[in-house]
Amino acid sequence: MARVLVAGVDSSTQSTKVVLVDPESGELVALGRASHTVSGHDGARESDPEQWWSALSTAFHQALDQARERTGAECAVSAVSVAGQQHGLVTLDADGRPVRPAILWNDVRSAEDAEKLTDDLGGAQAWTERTGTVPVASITATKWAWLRRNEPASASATAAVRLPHDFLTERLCGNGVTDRGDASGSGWYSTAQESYDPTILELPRLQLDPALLPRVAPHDVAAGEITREAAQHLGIAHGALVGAGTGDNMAAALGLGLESVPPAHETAATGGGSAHAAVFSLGTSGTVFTSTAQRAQDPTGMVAGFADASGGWLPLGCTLNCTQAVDTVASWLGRDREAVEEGGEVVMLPFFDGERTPNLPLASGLVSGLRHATTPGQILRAAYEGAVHSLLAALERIGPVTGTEIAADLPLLVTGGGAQGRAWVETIRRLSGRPVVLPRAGELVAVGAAAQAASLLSKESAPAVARRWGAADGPTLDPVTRDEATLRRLDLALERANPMLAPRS
Ligand SMILES: Nc1ncnc2c1ncn2[C@@H]1O[C@H](COP(=O)(O)OP(=O)(O)O)[C@@H](O)[C@H]1O
Ligand SMILES: O=C(CO)[C@@H](O)[C@H](O)COP(=O)(O)O
Repeated sequence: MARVLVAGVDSSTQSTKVVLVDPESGELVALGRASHTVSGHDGARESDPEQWWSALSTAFHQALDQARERTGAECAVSAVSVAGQQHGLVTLDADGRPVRPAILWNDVRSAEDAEKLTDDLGGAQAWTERTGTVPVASITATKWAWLRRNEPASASATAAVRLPHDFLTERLCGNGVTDRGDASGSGWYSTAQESYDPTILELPRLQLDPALLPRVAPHDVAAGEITREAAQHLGIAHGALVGAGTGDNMAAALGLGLESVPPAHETAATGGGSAHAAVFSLGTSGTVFTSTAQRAQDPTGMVAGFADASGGWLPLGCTLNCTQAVDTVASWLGRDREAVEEGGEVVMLPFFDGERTPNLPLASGLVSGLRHATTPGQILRAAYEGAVHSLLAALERIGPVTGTEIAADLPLLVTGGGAQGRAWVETIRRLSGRPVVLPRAGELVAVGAAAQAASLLSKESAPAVARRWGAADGPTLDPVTRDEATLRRLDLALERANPMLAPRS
């Protein structure tokens, strides 16, 4: 008899990962992976969505082969959900083919459009009241404004606008469906009203017909069933359920079992309750987030007031420069990424791709504190410190903008490719002074998507499925004394460098 499995997909910036999971035990039976390419320079970052579709097939076949080999049985995939990199602008023609490459979350060419859009609605506060977010250059709406201004022919040829995860979901089941989590990063979804915002869509800079957007489906029902053609593409039988999917950070929250339920004794009078844990995700982007009962509204734009994929809220800070920035510095220095050294007073603001947190889209990197005695290992360590410093600043802000208590001993769950690196983990421990948990399950985004798929079969909530699977379990590293001197140096460097990093020319 065939073994019943569920599939979770993480279509992220650098690669597609597919996990096949036993829906009962949570055993990770197989993992497939296929890389993507990102092209562009001078602020541009683009990928061909067709590449994601073929990577999905490659990774799926790899996982199925592995599952057959490991279990010695045929495997029947009964449900699949797709999580994807957030915010990317996918423009499709009437046949569902990309009009042009997708403009990714870390493409900063729309920085000027972002500023103008902010003003169009009366400022940052007006945006956060409606959407929970300030339209910084990562937000999809700014990319659509950029496209209309720079490539009007592409904009006119567009018959459907999608995010990366819902582009793939539609290829799987034929239905144009998204979810509130990923929609909340588009800039045109009102988290206050839980629907697309007509006032925003009608802004002269956007003029986007809502008929071009996917339907926002409830998170706990299927988007459809896999079509014959898609089933063939993946190598599975047709008829499997397809979940609504979500953004990659929302899926990681599902995989970690985070849910926005305020403890019974906490009421509106005490605000949004207390966070139980915060997540540090270390990939192309660095993200920090937690689950809260209150929607975040941060007019500084440092914390995005996203919705999550289980009915609550996911306040999130995101940097553009994380693992790749550190790897770049390591390769410049000709060192292994773990070869960091103590000592010295080097400060690095590794804003090589511009930056989103702080919002300096046109900035470049900056190093100070160099001496004759400075060693390459100290410079490398400064790259890690600069990347972690921005995420910690965002974490500090989550409390005030959500009315949620972020306790001094709040544990940090560290995930993403960087979580495998000792230097990353030790830098987070030293600069945060908090306990750090290293969930044993790798690929938490894909696992979260698999939990969403499994929840369609068992009718539990997806976080409840993931908790039953124990996906967040792993060793806890005790807190160490916070390295206040380094934090002060970084604060000061950022404050002094700001006027140099912010201007346009
Ligand atoms: N053993 C390791 N130690 C430190 N970093 C690692 C290790 N393995 C992978 N990485 C980092 O993980 C990153 C990829 O992480 P991932 O979460 O898959 O990224 P994304 O989701 O953006 O595609 C790479 O940029 C690489 O620097
Ligand atoms: O823009 C954000 C979050 O707002 C990024 O976190 C993207 O969702 C890309 O994620 P990775 O590919 O780096 O995992």
